[in-house]
Formats: sequence, C-alpha cells, structure tokens
Amino acid sequence: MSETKEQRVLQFVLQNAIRGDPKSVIDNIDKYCSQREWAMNVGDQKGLILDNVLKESNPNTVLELGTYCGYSTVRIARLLKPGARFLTVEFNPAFAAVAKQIIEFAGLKDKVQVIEGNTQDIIPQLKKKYEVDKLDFVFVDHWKDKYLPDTQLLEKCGLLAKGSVVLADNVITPGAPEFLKYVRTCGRYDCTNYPSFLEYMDERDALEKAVFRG
Ligand SMILES: Oc1cc(-c2ccc(F)cc2)cc2nccnc12
Ligand SMILES: [Mg+2]
Repeated sequence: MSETKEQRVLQFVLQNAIRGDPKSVIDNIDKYCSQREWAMNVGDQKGLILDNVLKESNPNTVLELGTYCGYSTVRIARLLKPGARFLTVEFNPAFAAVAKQIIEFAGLKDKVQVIEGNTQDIIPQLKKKYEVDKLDFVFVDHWKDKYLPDTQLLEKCGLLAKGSVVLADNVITPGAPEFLKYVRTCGRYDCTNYPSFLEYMDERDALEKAVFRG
C-alpha cells in the first residue's frame, strides 16, 4: 500500500527521535521537512513565536484548529502547566491518525485530546459535550477560508473572554485577508502582527495575535 508523506514523517520520527522527548520530536520533524519533503508544519521560526506567545498567555484551556501531523500540538502541549486542558481538531482522518501517534511518541498523550471532525461542527459542541467554559488560547492553523467564520463562531458560542488569545498562522502565505481585516477593524480585538517566514522556505509569512477585549 503506497504510504503518504505524513506517514513518512511519522516513520522518520519513530526511527530518529527519542521517545518521551518532545523537543527531539519537533527537531526531527523539522529536519525531515526541511531536508527531504516540505510539509505544512508551523516550523521552527514561527514555532518560536508560538512558544513565546503561549508562555505569555500561560493558558488553562487551549484549542487548536488544524492538527495536521501534530507538530504544533507537541510544541504547545510541552509548554502547558499540569492540569491544563488542550483540545485539537482535525477533519482529515489520515492526518489525525498520524498526529495521535506522534503526540503519543512525544509522551504527551495525556495532555491532549485529538478530536476528529469539522471545526464548524465541533466548536458549537465545546461547552456541553467537551465541558469547556472559556478558551484562554486558540491556535488557528487550518484552512484560510475557515479562519473568519470559525473565529466568529467562537464569539457566538461564548467561548472567548476578556484576554483570550487567538493566534493565527499563515496570515501572509497563503494569507487570510478577510480574517485580518475583521480582527483588526471590528473593535473587539487588540491585534499584533509577528512577521516571520513560511516554514522551511524563504517566503515571507506572519502570525497574527488577536486578544479578545471581552
Ligand atoms: O502553514 C501552512 C502553509 C500552507 C502552504 C501551502 C502551500 C504553499 F505554497 C504555501 C503555504 C498551507 C497551510 N494550510 C493549512 C495550515 N497551514 C498551512
Ligand atoms: Mg500553517
């Protein structure tokens, strides 16, 4: 059966990283995807910005939209305090299967709940089915045309509170212009842009931090 790129990333991690060591998992995914096959992980340059914004937020409850292979999931979970809750949503079952194995290999299985499904279906279930009250930190890294509707859905479902951080990947490449215009002009967010580069490439990209005013 012909394997996928995501399965090759997983194999490289299983064969080269150290079980239970999140940083070695992160470094080996970056090594494979920079030297062998490009893949849409947030990467190490934007990953460092993600680390810093996350540390500043020191969140109790985190949501990630777009798990993919679990690279940013591992980056986030490794920095969470004991008892913090972390939910990540992936609609592609093959991606979710790889992510679960990478998260488990990193030793972070007990810190993360991988939810398979469409974000527009899962977000309205977070309060009742997943017992979430408010989200302190949301990492938005799925399809660019879902950034705005999903952010508005988070608001509508009462999941954002004063100080909730929404951090979005790829606001330059591929770009999320409607999302950027909304968070920067609707009056409900304080926005900061973090210029960087597209993972494993020289093209420009950026993260946008939008802090909900409540
Ligand atoms: O970080 C990313 C990069 C790209 C991407 C694809 C192709 C290019 F040419 C450039 C950039 C797509 C993404 N989709 C979902 C989540 N994250 C993504
Ligand atoms: Mg991305």
